Amino acid sequence: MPPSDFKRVIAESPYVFVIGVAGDSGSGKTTFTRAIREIFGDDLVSTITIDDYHRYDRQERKVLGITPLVPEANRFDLLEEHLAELKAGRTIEKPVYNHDYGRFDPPVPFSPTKILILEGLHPFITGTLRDRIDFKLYVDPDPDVKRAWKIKRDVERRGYAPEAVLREMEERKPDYERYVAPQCLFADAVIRIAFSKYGRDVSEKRNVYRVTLCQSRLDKSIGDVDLSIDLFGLLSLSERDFMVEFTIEDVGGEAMGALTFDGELNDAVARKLERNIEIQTQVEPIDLSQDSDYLTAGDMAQLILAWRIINRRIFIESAPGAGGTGRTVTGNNGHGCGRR
Ligand SMILES: Nc1ncnc2c1ncn2[C@@H]1O[C@H](COP(=O)(O)OP(=O)(O)O)[C@@H](O)[C@H]1O
Ligand SMILES: O=C(COP(=O)(O)O)[C@H](O)[C@H](O)COP(=O)(O)O
Repeated sequence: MPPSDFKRVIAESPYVFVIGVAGDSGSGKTTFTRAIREIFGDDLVSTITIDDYHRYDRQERKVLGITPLVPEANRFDLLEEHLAELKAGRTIEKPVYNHDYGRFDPPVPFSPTKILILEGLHPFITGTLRDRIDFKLYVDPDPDVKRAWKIKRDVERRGYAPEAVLREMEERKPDYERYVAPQCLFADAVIRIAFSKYGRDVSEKRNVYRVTLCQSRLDKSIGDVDLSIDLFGLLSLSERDFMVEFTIEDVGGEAMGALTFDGELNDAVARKLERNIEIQTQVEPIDLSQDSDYLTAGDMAQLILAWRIINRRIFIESAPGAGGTGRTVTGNNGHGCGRR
């Protein structure tokens, strides 16, 4: 397929490509998902949050003394059914969980787009869900980053008191470790996020984090990113600190290739990089640094992930029935996977 036809091919193909994004509450799933939507465009991408498939509302969970992380507190059977319908291109009546009130709103009709993102606490919990997801991503911020993000979001947007958020995080920890974290073993890619090595205030004031993209080395369906750039030339043009590092990371007992970015690239450098990826992917306009003069390490990781996703999508088009490869899990949840 000529790359220039890429967007048209996706739009005209009947294939509904499902991206699963897993991680704890407040780990950045929704934020990442929004960035992917911006890259591909709203006409191609829609999102389902698995929170909508809770079985119990907030009050019922309180009475039962369970957290939403326990599998029984969710309707995965309905989610599996709905995912099959959506992959077949059919409209579903999707339940709606309203975080403002902790209750369910009436279901709404939901029709699939050609790229469907399924994000939440448990997208990889059952074999059926895993089989229906074409690209699996696990978002795994350091505990201190997650704590800061979750407090900010739950206080500002969901009306909780900071102490209540912290208490709840402690209460949910055993269920997170038991039911959510092990799913990172199934991920095609894991994003790890830490405060910047240039200082926590750089993270908090300028949104600059140290972001590591771990990718299965065995995944033959994904080509290498040919950035075709003179990295040294780019970095020497940069006005702020920026670093790139390549290491091998242990993710749940498997060696994964890990690409780490930290810092910021200024506008001119970012434009060159974005243009280069646009030319290769024909996904336009790629403009992640639109609100600022700098492209952060996180933006850079998102661009590369988008490129990986495009590669997987192209692979499916050229080899039908080859979707949903994922990693073959052989071990238990060893160290380095879904950190506490
Ligand atoms: N990449 C990021 N950079 C900076 N802040 C982030 C990022 N991702 C998440 N956050 C912060 O964390 C909060 C929670 O993120 P969110 O995406 O809502 O998490 P989730 O969907 O996993 O519960 C956001 O409101 C935002 O303040
Ligand atoms: O764990 C989560 C998922 O949240 P996220 O969207 O952060 O991944 C929430 O606690 C439940 O959905 C219940 O919501 P509430 O606590 O509002 O009743």
